[in-house]
Amino acid sequence: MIFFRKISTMSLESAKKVASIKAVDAFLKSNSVIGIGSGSTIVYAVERIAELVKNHHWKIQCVPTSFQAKQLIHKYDLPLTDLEANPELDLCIDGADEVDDNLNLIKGGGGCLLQEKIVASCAKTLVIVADYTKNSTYLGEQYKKGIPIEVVPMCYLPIIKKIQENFGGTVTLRMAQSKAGPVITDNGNFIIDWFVLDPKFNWEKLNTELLLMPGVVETGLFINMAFKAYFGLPDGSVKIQVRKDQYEDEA
Ligand SMILES: O=C(CO)[C@H](O)[C@H](O)COP(=O)(O)O
Repeated sequence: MIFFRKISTMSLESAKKVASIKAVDAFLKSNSVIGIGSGSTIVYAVERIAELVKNHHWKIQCVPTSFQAKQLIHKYDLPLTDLEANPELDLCIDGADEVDDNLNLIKGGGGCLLQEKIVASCAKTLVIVADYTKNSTYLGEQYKKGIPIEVVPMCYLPIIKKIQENFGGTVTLRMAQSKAGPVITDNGNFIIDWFVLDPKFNWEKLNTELLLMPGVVETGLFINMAFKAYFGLPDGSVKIQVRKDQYEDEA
């Protein structure tokens, strides 16, 4: 039993790695400013970025999307920059919790959605790297942990009530694992997770309505933002998916 569990964990990690390598090789160019996403898959992407930069003496600058991303940039000795020095990015590479068949995303499983969305919105191209468990037809098909929403701490409860009353489902305050109390984001806010994943939702409209609620800082719904997604598959190959309204030569 333990043996089988180990095999499946290994293949998930190698799926993350092959997807990351393929995406970085396809999109990384010298003299570019890159947004670095957060999560476990992005670690492999940063490893590959560092390899290419070192081998080819490329010049790049990296904008982090979280404390974790900043640490990764430091660890791999990549040049760190920010949106003040570089308000426009060439590329942002990030992971996702779920990707639908038109490259709409759920993000924020790791709690970094606000800076991730800001940095992605400043990039010409957002590329997603993920393993095969993230590749869905519709949002909520496989990801069952709800839609992450970052909120201002003082109003988390009214927001939870309003979302439940207006849209249905249940919303929970995300609690920390190794600390008493809630998860505090890199921006000093709380995360609530909304458990209604109805495939019939108009996610774009819903996202706009959520963002209009006072106290909602950002949602983990990334609608029409990603250009391409790379999914590592269990057999070691990589599935590449492009947003339907995009053309290959726009990258
Ligand atoms: O949105 C995120 C963090 O806020 C991550 O990109 C997402 O959770 C995917 O993480 P992983 O690569 O570990 O599966």
